[in-house]
Amino acid sequence: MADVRVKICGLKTPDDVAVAAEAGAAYGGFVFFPKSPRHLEIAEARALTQGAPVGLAKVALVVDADDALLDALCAAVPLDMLQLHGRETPERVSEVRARYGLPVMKAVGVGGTADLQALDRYSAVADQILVDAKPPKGADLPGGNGLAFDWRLLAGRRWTRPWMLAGGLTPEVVGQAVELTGARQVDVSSGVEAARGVKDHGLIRAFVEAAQAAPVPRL
Ligand SMILES: O=C(O)c1ccccc1NCC(=O)[C@H](O)[C@H](O)COP(=O)(O)O
Repeated sequence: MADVRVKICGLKTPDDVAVAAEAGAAYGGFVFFPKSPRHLEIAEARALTQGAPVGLAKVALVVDADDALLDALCAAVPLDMLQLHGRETPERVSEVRARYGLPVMKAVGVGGTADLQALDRYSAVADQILVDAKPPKGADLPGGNGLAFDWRLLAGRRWTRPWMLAGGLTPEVVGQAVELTGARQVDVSSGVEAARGVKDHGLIRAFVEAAQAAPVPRL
């Protein structure tokens, strides 16, 4: 059975990138959102991604970005995927895919059954969907809050596109999350940090190991 694929989000230093790749992560996430403690300037991201091993897919995370930001980002940074983590409409997702020629992953916040329809809507237009916890009201960040949602909400749900589970995952719980949801891809940020915005390399290794050891059920 294939390993669960892991995305480590919010990489900020060359060592973060090297450790994520060595540990076996499939994706590295780079955050472009000034309010985030994980925010990178484009020049910083360029340097980090240029030195990244080829096996690590480089994902730029943006929130309601306009074309000017995306133009600058895509021109300067060698990217493999764009992650849209704001209130982008399905039409905007399609527009971004067409304009930049990169796969687009759309993040959808789940807090209850009412949010599940959005997953179906976005899976029709995005290359992947990121099934994340809905941020609490008034939160500064639309993601990366270290909060989980009730994974049982995903029971029996299937989408035509690849999807990734996120929200409050840690080395301790990722195995259970995979077992319950059947996720073949998982994403983590806070759960592998020593402090907000500071990655812990031991936790990155432990997370990838735990995720890859998790038995993915045939659902
Ligand atoms: O991580 C951030 O700072 C961030 C800022 C703005 C929008 C999204 C953000 N993170 C999104 C991610 O992909 C996180 O990895 C995902 O939400 C899981 O985060 P966590 O619950 O902290 O593991």
